[in-house]
Amino acid sequence: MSLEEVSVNKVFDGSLTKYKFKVRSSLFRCRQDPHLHKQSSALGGLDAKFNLFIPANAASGKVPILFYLAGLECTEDTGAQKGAFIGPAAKEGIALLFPDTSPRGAGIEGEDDDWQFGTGAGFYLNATNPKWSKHYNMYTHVTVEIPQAIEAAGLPIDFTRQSIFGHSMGGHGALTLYLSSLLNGAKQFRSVSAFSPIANPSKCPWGETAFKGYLAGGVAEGQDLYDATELVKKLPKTPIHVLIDYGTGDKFYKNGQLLPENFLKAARDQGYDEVQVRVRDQDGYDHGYYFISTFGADHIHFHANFLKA
Ligand SMILES: N[C@@H](CCC(=O)N[C@@H](CSC=O)C(=O)NCC(=O)O)C(=O)O
Repeated sequence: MSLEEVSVNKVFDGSLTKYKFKVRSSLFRCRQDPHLHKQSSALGGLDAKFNLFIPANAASGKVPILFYLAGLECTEDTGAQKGAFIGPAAKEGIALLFPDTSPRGAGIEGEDDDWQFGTGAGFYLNATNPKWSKHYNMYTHVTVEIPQAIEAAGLPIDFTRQSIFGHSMGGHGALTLYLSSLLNGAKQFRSVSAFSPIANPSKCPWGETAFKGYLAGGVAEGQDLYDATELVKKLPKTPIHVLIDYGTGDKFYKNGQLLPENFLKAARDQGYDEVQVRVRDQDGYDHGYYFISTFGADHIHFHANFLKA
């Protein structure tokens, strides 16, 4: 793969660069094994975009990186433009990575019919339903492909210091990528935080739709592999660092799409206290970016504790 610069903007003394992630066809031709073929391109050969903020202090040495995963209908621009994360990250000397939320232009029938599924709704999983599995592998795209591309490009990022946060579907992504990387021993991320996450997707309409569509094993497979509330129950008492904020005025919370209380109960039952798992109900806030930007700096500072330790 290779990176092409699409745009560069100076911001808070650092730079926000939009990259196009391009998959080279030679990678496909030299791989005969279908499994390896899939691994060499999680999005089935489609190009993808992401934004990367690099703070000014990267001029004097590699900096830690915080991934931000956005929600349904969003793109790589949403968090960068509306989250108010960049100023606090610049002050802390932390890079920010903003991936897209799904593959674009896979050409799968029905892909663009519903804002809650398909384009803009990749759910940060690896699809196993053959209809979607060639292209819809955002889990591997975010955890492996983008970091490899950034490293290969020689950008000043220290990948021994990574953390992750996200919103709604992206909050689900952040929690599940963090927890599954603890469970599989990779320990890719030092800390996780989420705004209004879909915290128990196998028990809510958004998650059920995604799991039934993308996964050959349906909701049961999703519950096993991609449900934060189920994953936290499997942790072998390993130390964790989790912060969650949600708004009590959030219509999706009220409609039962988020279920943060289920995650909190599972974490407490597993023995995690308020220091390791903090879930805050923020009075009167809704689901949108006015809420997120109000608490954005808090989340950056939370991650800085671990990224700069
Ligand atoms: N069109 C939808 C609303 C879509 C929406 O609210 N998307 C959220 C994420 S929801 C969970 O993942 C979002 O972040 N939107 C971007 C924004 O700028 O607010 C509807 O009809 O309700």
